Amino acid sequence: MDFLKFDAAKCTLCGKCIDKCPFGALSIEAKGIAVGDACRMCGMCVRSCPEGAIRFEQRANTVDKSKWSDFLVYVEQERGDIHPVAFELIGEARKMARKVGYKVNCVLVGGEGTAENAKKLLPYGVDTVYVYEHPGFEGFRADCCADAVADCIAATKPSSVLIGATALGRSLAPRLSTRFHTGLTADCTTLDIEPSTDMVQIRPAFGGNIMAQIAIRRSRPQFATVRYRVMDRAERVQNPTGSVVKCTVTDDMARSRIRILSSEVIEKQKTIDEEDILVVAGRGVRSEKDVAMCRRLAEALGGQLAFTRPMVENGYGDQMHQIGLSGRTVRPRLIITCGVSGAIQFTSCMKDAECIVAINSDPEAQIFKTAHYCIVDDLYQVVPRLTALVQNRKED
Ligand SMILES: Cc1cc2nc3c(=O)[nH]c(=O)nc-3n(C[C@H](O)[C@H](O)[C@H](O)COP(=O)(O)OP(=O)(O)OC[C@H]3O[C@@H](n4cnc5c(N)ncnc54)[C@H](O)[C@@H]3O)c2cc1C
Repeated sequence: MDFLKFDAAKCTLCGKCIDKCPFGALSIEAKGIAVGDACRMCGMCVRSCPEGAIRFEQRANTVDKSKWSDFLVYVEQERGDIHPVAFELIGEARKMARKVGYKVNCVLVGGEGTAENAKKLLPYGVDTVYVYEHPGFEGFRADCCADAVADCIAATKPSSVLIGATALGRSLAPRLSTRFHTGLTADCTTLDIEPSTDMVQIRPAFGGNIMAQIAIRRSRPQFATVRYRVMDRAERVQNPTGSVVKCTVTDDMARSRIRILSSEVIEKQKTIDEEDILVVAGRGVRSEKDVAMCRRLAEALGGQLAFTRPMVENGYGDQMHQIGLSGRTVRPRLIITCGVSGAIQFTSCMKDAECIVAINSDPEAQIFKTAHYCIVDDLYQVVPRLTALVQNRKED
């Protein structure tokens, strides 16, 4: 770990940092304090040193970029299966890899069955899948999972690491980027790559007022997290040639400070970004009673009701159900917007839906530029009729 700096002139070799280190990563060597691989950058030593002789090096190191190549996708497992965001990350990595002649590799960390899951990735054009399988990796323990992925990164030196912006990915990615002293761009909505192999990472910033383009120019690897259902899923390839490599798991890697006492699966309702069918109530929907009318259509279709921002601000819905730059990005099979004008902050986060039906009484409404089917009419006429039609079809 060359990010921890010891000032030999100040250090009295009192050993307080060694006592405080929860990972047993520090030792006294001939040249002073030495830091071993077990260091997890927790900062306890920095805080415990009475002489102020230890500090983190704040400046990112400039690396020789030519020594870092290819993409590494972290493949999350959920309840024994591969999380679907992994296939989207692979798809995006393959698009970029083609532009700069890189390979796309994956890493999986988990308990029994992980190597079997790894094989499921090969038909999607992955080159090498690195597997860290050990009973100690059962369940998600951020500390030892980070150790295993860090081991893979140190061994393979990828130029970019892509991680799903799931609850688990959001815990893992910053741990890794801190270890490698490099940049992480969270929640990217678009990724691209320059010939220099710097990734162009685009994400909304300042409450959605700007789309920030972020590049990590000097350090490697470049870490990015990407939300589920934002990117296209990878296509299968005709003749897969990739392979699965089982990696050695050391005791240090599989040792966690987190003990899982019990676990239970909480059945959660689908979030709107996981939903296949959405009906959206915009400001053209005027009251609570009218919102219920739109909800009936959503329920008849077997989907969920979502809202534009003003509707959430007016208390008709919660933020979890808001579509847009300051809400969620959705990509359902069908979306029906009711009384939505089509502002860019809304459409940019739903425009990739497979089928967009817009109901608006204003023929000039912006939403019609995004919609596949445009209904220029009063939503109070259309929505109840549509609901009745769907219900009747179901009964037939
Ligand atoms: C930084 C920033 C972030 C933002 N983030 C978001 C975001 O995440 N999500 C979001 O939605 N917005 C967001 N906005 C706001 C956005 O710019 C729009 O103001 C908002 O999307 C408009 O919502 P709306 O379409 O429901 O309302 P309006 O723009 O008021 O549109 C109402 C529409 O209903 C139609 N209508 C009225 N009556 C009827 C009827 N009887 N039948 C049919 N049609 C009817 C009207 O013709 C009109 O087009 C953001 C803005 C900023 C500045």
